[in-house]
Amino acid sequence: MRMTIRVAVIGAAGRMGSEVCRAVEAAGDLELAGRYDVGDDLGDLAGAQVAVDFTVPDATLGNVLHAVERGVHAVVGTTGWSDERLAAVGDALGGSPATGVLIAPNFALGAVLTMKFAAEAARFYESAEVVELHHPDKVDAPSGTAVRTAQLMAEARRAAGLPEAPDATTSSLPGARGADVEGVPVHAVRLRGLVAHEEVLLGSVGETLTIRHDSFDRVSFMPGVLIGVRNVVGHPGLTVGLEHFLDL
Ligand SMILES: NC(=O)C1=CN([C@@H]2O[C@H](COP(=O)(O)OP(=O)(O)OC[C@H]3O[C@@H](n4cnc5c(N)ncnc54)[C@H](O)[C@@H]3O)[C@@H](O)[C@H]2O)C=CC1
Ligand SMILES: O=C(O)C1=N[C@H](C(=O)O)C[C@H](O)C1
Repeated sequence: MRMTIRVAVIGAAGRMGSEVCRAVEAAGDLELAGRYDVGDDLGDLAGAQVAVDFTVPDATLGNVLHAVERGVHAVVGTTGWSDERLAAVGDALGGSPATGVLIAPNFALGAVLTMKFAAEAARFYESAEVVELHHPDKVDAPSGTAVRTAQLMAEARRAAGLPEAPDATTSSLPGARGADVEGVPVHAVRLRGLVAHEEVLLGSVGETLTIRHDSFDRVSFMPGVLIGVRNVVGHPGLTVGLEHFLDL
């Protein structure tokens, strides 16, 4: 029989945090130990074994370090992670080697698969671009998922020795060709009515391939978050990306 895992949620009043609280409460093998939001003292995180963080890029590193210093595992969905910030988590884990931290730009299983398929396909096409589409209350652009997708595609293109994608543009309005993520243009749409969507566009002479994922509801992220919570306790150290807990 599986032991009950005690979970604290940071950012609990937010769109994702409140959904995570409901998912944890509904899971028979998990117990919601504490809910924290802006201004709350995290203290001992209510004695939780795992802290789940869905807050804001400026707060998430501090929250993760707070957890790691107390030996509390962390599952993090907040975006905005740089190599320097990831290194700071790695350093902290050096002082707490039994603790695990999972940081994932997207917990929707279809989004994880989209990243994998995009990386797989990227080397076969001359042109590659990413379009992400989100609700207008999102504070960061482009999305963490789109940045990660573009990085994986760029890595695959480099490894295959592909040249820069063709683009004859010599005159444009600022932003018209999107953000340049390692040579892959990433375009961000903000539209009321949307939740979280991504399109990967690949093209060669005479054909295109489109890979699209849609999260129509934030419940779509919950199976992945719960997989993270259940697995992070057995995976000490830093794991970036849910794919590592999915045998992908
Ligand atoms: N990895 C994934 O699958 C997903 C990641 N996200 C990311 O999660 C983050 C949160 O997204 P939403 O829930 O939509 O935002 P939100 O704005 O609805 O919620 C954020 C919550 O964090 C709280 N907060 C801010 N600073 C805090 C602090 N220092 N301590 C504790 N709480 C604090 C806010 O008061 C708010 O309640 C964003 O970075 C978003 O991109 C969102 C959806 C899925
Ligand atoms: O803010 C959101 O909503 C989302 N954020 C994540 C991201 O930036 O990639 C994941 C998903 O796209 C939803």
